[in-house]
Amino acid sequence: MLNFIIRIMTRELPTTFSLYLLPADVPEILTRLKSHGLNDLQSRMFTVAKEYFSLPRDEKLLYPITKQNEGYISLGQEKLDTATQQNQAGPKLLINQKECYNILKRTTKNDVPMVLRENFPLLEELRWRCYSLCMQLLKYLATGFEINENYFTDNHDWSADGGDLLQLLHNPPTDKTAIRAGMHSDYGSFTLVFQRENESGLQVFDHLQNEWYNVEPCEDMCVVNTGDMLEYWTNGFVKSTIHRVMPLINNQEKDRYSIAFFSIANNPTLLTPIKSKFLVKDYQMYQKDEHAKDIFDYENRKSITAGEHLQMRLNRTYK
Ligand SMILES: O=C(O)CCC(=O)C(=O)O
Ligand SMILES: [Fe+2]
Repeated sequence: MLNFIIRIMTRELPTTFSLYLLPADVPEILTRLKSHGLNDLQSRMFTVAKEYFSLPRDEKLLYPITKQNEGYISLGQEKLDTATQQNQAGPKLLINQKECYNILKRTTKNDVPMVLRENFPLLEELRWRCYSLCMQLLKYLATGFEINENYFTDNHDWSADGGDLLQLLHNPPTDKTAIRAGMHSDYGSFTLVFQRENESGLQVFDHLQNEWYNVEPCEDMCVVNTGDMLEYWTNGFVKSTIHRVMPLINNQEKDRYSIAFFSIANNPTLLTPIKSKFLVKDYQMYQKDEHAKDIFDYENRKSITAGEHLQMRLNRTYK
């Protein structure tokens, strides 16, 4: 499915960046963005993130995650893969061995701990540049589907209420039975993920082959995940990328850092399927996706709003 998006998106891409598929033999499942222009910003942000995560736990807990999804998430606090966690988690299985700091678009200098406050201009710039990149991608996507090119971006208005999120992540050293981030899909439209060299562990799931693929960090590139909102908007034609983070043999004893930006539609946006000639009228064709079934009321075809979807996913994550 993704290769369709890439095809239609690359048609319109300017020469300043290009989209790559990897691994080359499974072009359906993964998109990377090259020459995104954020190398310097993201590498400076990693330095700040390392400094932040090395603070004593008590200090980090002074800014705990809020209902609005802002602040510090401690190890194991998130429940990403609820099914596995309930069914397979033995007492020794450590899940979601990651800690995060969430920065919303509304987050101001006064809302964050000192280390982040001192570096707030950097944080603001990265947040804005990531958002702008996602908006560009959404325009290409709309163009590709031959709908109004502003259709998606109008529903991602930076000044309106919505959950856009910059997330700093840290996986501490662990043993090989632990899971660094359980299998999940992201909640929004596009997600950008920045990884550091030699800090692999991210894996994406290929529905067709029923297999996981390692997403090795690539210099000068970030990973682009499609999220649930694109799945709704395209009636399941675009699949929300299923992914996880595992400790790999060569790095389980090492720290791993990553940065993610989640673009998320404005709260009141109705996630009704777009009217594109590329999407069949017959809903049946795309309804069979297990993941979408879980998050969509197919019975009544009642459209959900972006805010409702986000709240539902967050409620499950922090239950
Ligand atoms: O750490 C990563 O590479 C990805 C993390 C992730 O999937 C998430 O936070 O949603
Ligand atoms: Fe994710």
